[in-house]
Amino acid sequence: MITLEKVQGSGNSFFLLDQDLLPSALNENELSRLALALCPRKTGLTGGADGILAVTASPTPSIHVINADGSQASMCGNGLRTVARYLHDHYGFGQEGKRDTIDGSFHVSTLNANLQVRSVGNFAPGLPAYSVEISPVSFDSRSLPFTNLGRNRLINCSVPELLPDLRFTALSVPNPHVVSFMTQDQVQSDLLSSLGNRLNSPNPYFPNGVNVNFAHILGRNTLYVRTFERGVGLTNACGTGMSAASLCLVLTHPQMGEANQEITVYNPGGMVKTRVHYQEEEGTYTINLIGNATVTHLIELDESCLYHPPAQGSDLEKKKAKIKETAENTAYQDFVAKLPYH
Ligand SMILES: N[C@@H](CCC[C@H](N)C(=O)O)C(=O)O
Repeated sequence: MITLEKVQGSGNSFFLLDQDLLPSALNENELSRLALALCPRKTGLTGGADGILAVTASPTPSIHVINADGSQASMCGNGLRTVARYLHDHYGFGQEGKRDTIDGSFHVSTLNANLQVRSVGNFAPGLPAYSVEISPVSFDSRSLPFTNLGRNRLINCSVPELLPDLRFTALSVPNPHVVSFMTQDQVQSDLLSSLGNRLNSPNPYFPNGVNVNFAHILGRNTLYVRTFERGVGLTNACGTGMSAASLCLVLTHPQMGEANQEITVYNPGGMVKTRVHYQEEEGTYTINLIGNATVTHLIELDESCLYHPPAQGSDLEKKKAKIKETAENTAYQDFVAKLPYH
């Protein structure tokens, strides 16, 4: 038997699989098949999820992110916080003898980068919180990639090929994002799904798809962000998307957003904090993403179900999986209910 955790960061939910508990780690095809079985909202396990986080602790901590549609992603900000918590709680990372710095941070390797993470106490009563580094950042068209838009960088540009009346910034952090600032009504409109679907189907501009973020500036250092995620669709929140939007705020609306200051980002699933840093010597940006890392379910199942999942993950609920809901989700709902926006 193996325990799979269901976790969420700002309502962005995942199945967290510890590959070190298995006799042999699941390969990419097996992880992809597992995501297709467990993640669908209607037929998945415990109401599905936005993806799978495959974690290994040894020889060094690492994470593989699989989107709900089985595709691989280079990074997941909300997911990385929950992985940091898992490595801290189950393997002692960040604790005495297993920390890189005095503040208890340690590193987790992702597809493209080795990123610093650390526990930052509670976000709200009963809600452990983690801070994770979001980097490297690039505005170069090749890093997303995008093409056929007549430029190598899009920074707060009008791009009629995407939508006529909005301005867009395209950046990788390192997974690909476009960010646009607009009114709250536009953020809540169907435009997000229609553009998200268009740019994540075969299209001449973003051949590998792109995460689409619609943002509204609520006040100084305060944003509301809604995201259509590549490989998933509309999600409650996207950590890299909110980090990308925070950087865009600082760069393109400097009177409303400051570097090195806490930025509050509300989203349909809750709220996170970000901080944008500029490294003058290298001319680079990094972002810190801070928010809840919540365990919602503990799912005990036979490991054979992971190698050979049923077509519908919900079938596991009938007899093969023992599912225990934690009390943490109630604490999270209490926290969200008190937020001024969500
Ligand atoms: N939810 C994530 C991003 C997950 C990956 C994304 N869908 C992609 O394909 O790039 C986050 O919190 O950052």
